[in-house]
Amino acid sequence: AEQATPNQFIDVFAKIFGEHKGERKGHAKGFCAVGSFQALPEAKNFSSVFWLSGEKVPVTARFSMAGGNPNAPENARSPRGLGVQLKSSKGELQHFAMLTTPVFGAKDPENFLGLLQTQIPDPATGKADLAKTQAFRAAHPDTQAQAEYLAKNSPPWSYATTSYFGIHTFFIKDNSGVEHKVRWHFVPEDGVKGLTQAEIKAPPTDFLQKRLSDRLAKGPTHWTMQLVLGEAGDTETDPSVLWPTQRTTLEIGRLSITEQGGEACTVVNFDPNVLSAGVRASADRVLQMRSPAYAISFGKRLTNQ
Ligand code: HEM
Repeated sequence: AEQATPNQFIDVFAKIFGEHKGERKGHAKGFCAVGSFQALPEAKNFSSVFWLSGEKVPVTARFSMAGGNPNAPENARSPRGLGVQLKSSKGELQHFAMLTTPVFGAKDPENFLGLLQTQIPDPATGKADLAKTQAFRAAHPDTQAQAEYLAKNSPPWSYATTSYFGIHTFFIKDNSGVEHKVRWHFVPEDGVKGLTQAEIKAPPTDFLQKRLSDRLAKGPTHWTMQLVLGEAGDTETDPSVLWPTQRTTLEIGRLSITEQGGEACTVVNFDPNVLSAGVRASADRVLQMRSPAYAISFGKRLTNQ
């Protein structure tokens, strides 16, 4: 089959969600936040990448709802996103652009595109045909794990009460020059709390920004960054497959969010391939597709298209 192109994603988002000039074509609904990241003292014994040194690094972040709908219902069983940009005093950058699901919706760009194409509304009815999506999932088992996770786990009660997963595999160079195959995720110190069944079924309201601002009025909110160490045979390229749960996991640092709102993230393109020295992307083709797709979306947003 033909390889998917970044423009096909921009087109399919417009067909599913409509044209929204000047908005992100994915994760259209969201807001900025700022804070800091600080590695735990032991982290510098592991690696000398700048954000593991133990220095407090300023963070620009954005919390978001997946999808290109700027008015997405906040009780939807869909992923939430967190984009994080770490910037050292010397200007070195590291991005994390994560979801609240531990796996992605497809193993490769072609299956993700195919899945999205089943969600284009029929011009006659204005509605997507759920049977098409179900048939696609049945024929492409890699598109089932994320859907199952979303069906089993309630959407977050607050952006502060959910984990965020990097999903893709990266490589981090340790102090002896050896690369480690890793996946990272951020676990909330406030604990994981989902919406109740009643909240999921109720008419949608906008509560996510308010709940975070109420929480931050009491002080910063924190996540522990965990690095999962992959072993031989753990997939490096398939973001729809979880690694076995018994993998060695290092607590490596702490993300703090201190303020929400404002415009600090407006100028940021949370391209997940912005990686600091000592960190390398895997050959995951979904990860690789994200840079060109985000660049097109970023350019359109900046030019009000
Ligand atoms: C081929 C697969 C994917 C495509 C085509 C895609 C597409 C997009 C696009 C077009 C945007 C808007 C970018 C911008 O205007 O700044 C976006 C945002 C985002 N995506 Fe993806 N995405 C993909 C996979 C993923 C995956 C695997 C993750 C998480 C692991 C993810 C997490 C996010 C987040 C957190 C944002 C919001 C960034 C922000 O707040 O500015 N995406 N995506």
